[in-house]
Amino acid sequence: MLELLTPSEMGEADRLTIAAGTPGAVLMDRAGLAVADAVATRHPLGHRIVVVCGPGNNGGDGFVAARVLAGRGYPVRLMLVGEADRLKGDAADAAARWRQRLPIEPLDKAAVAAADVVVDALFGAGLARPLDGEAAEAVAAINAGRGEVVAVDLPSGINGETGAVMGVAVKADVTVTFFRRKPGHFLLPGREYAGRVRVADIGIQPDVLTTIGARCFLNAPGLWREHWHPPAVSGHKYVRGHAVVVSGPVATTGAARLAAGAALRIGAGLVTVASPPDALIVNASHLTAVMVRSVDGAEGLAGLLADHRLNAVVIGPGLGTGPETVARVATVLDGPRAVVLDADALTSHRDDPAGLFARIAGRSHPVVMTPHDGEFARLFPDIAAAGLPKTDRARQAAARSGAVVVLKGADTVIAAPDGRTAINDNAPPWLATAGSGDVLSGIIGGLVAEGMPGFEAAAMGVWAHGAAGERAGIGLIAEDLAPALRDVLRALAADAS
Ligand SMILES: NC(=O)C1=CN([C@@H]2O[C@H](COP(=O)(O)OP(=O)(O)OC[C@H]3O[C@@H](n4cnc5c(N)ncnc54)[C@H](O)[C@@H]3O)[C@@H](O)[C@H]2O)[C@@H](O)CC1
Ligand SMILES: [K+]
Repeated sequence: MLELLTPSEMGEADRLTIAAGTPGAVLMDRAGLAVADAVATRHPLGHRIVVVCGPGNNGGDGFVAARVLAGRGYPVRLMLVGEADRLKGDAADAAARWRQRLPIEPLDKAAVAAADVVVDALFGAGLARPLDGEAAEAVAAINAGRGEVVAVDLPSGINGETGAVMGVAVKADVTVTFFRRKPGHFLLPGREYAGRVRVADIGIQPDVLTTIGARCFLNAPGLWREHWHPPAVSGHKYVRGHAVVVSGPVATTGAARLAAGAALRIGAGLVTVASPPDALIVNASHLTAVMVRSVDGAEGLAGLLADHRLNAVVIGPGLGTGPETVARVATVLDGPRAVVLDADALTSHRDDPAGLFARIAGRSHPVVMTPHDGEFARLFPDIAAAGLPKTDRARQAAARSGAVVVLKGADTVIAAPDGRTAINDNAPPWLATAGSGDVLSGIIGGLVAEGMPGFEAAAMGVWAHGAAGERAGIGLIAEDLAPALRDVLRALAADAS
């Protein structure tokens, strides 16, 4: 159930299902029934319900929900934004059935304000342009009310593909969507408008997903857990890989140590910090289980990495920008190892992103890059400026660079060069703290050292980072994350066994 379908993919699911013999009216009846059930489980008989319908099939779902709820004895009023005689198809039929018993009313703001529940059935997948006029007024009335808001499919005004607010949008407490959730439920700001998202089965068969080629997912353990193996009794630290984190100069060594500690904690067998000679004493005096080696420049790094048991490298945090960093990245990418590129390793290629991508092309070991928006814009200025949904930005960058791209933020998107994309939703706000990104790159570095494929390692890393942040709680500093990973791993291991 982790697939996320864009409105056009959902339309395709709808068409395939209808072509296979289920009439659209049946799908609409099931959708409306699911909405009615969601209302009824939350509200006792007697609660006043207002259903606000729009001109399309989202409104059609609203007509069905209103009829079911009225049939169960709730006091229901239905208001239509638009003209009843312009309703079409299944929505027109649903409206006709409602009208046999109860009236279709125009928007009554006072009634919306006083309702115990407002069902928002204005717009869903068919939202085509920013809301204005009466539709925008209806949204404002719904948001001003004191009752609970249950949105049908999407909060009206939220773009189901991008999560963008199209003019104005309904703030829902609960959103009932159908068959599969949508990217707009998780991409910001959509996530903040959707409330709790419930998925209703309306009889669409999962095999349509293959035909559609669904490739966007919610980031959750089901997406990568089978690729993650907790330490086995017969295991040995050497089979869990050896990660190297490249340290910056004396004053900025902390970032590498944060990454190294996280790599070890997530389960890499061994972790070494490759330290400039003059920073050795600083690094050594702060590290215990993580090893330290004195490594001078790109050449020294090449010497260290000649030992191919060192199978993963994290490079970038605290490293400094410039030609020396470019040279070290080239060294790291030239050999049989997984690589995580972060921070200064990315920024140092702002003048020649194509040179970086050429080094990544054709590698058989994974490369993961973890840019925030600023770093992303330096490497992919045209993609950043094109006004694309976040999922498409990450996906295009992955295809161009050949790397798994982790486009960070409160709604981090992970994309693989083959087009698979995951949206993460478990990061608490306090995770945005100094050094948090260094920890993330270390976690991913540890997971690729353990042998996980790049996309799964990146997705699990982002999820585990968020889960650790949630467990550590408000007041978190980056140092708290690695300890909090223990609980996260324990829960995952228990779940996997
Ligand atoms: N795809 C599926 O499998 C199913 C879809 N169903 C429902 O159908 C919905 C999609 O229905 P539609 O495609 O009819 O789309 P909507 O009902 O979301 O909206 C389309 C209508 O709104 C108008 N419109 C779009 N943007 C507007 C704006 N900014 N201002 C004013 N009017 C605007 C359009 O001209 C059209 O009349 C889904 O969200 C869902 O609720 C369900 O009935 C069950 C099955
Ligand atoms: K809606």
